[in-house]
Amino acid sequence: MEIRMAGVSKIFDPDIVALEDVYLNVKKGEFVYFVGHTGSGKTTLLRLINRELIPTSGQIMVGKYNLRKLRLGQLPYYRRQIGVVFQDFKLLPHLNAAENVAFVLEAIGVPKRQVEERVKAVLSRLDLWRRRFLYPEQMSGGEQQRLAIARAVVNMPSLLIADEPTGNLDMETAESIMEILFSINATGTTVLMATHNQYIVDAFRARVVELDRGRIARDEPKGEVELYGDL
Ligand SMILES: Nc1ncnc2c1ncn2[C@@H]1O[C@H](COP(=O)(O)OP(=O)(O)OP(=O)(O)O)[C@@H](O)[C@H]1O
Repeated sequence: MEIRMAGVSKIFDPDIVALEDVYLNVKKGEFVYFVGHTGSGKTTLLRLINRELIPTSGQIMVGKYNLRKLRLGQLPYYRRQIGVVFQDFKLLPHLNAAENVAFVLEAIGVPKRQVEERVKAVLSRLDLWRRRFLYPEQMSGGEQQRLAIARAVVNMPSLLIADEPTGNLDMETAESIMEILFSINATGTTVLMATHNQYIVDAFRARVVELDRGRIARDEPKGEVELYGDL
């Protein structure tokens, strides 16, 4: 989905300026990294696009949706087009791997037979089919992250939002996660990813938007930008 942000600011009570006057256009099918110091506004920007937050001022268009005007009743339809992956996975601990993915489809009324087919397809693609009966706590960090991605993409979203998806993973596992994200992007899904990982940004080239105290400090199509923070 195409994203257009114009003059977007987000101020948290009482006066924490998380984003200030952000103008950003992302084309359908782009892969964009969001980088910058801790507290620079990366997560806030992603949460605004996911419509978890409403901007204090400015406009956000995602596809045909004007997020400021989106009615509560439209929110589930909007969210169905978005997959979200978090650093801490947010998997459901009492459900096994297959059930964690199936849950998403059942919640939107996909028929049982189709649920089974789609769960099998996505778990196979992410090399988790043999682990389908495991519960999250029985899985390694990399497996849990792959499961979180499986859950985010099973509904074939047009937009994938990933906040530090390689955060707690070793380098090899992080690379395999990046390969998965780029292969999803290659199918036409727009991917927005917040990261501190300089190595990943250098190794997997894409557009890099750098935030600095809530403002866009740099926007580099080829991704040549110095990062900060932990590796
Ligand atoms: N719900 C909230 N209430 C108050 N302040 C908030 C809230 N969410 C974020 N902030 C503040 O907004 C600023 C930007 O935070 P944000 O989480 O977007 O940064 P970030 O770039 O994602 O940081 P990190 O790299 O550490 O995840 C910070 O000063 C933060 O304290």
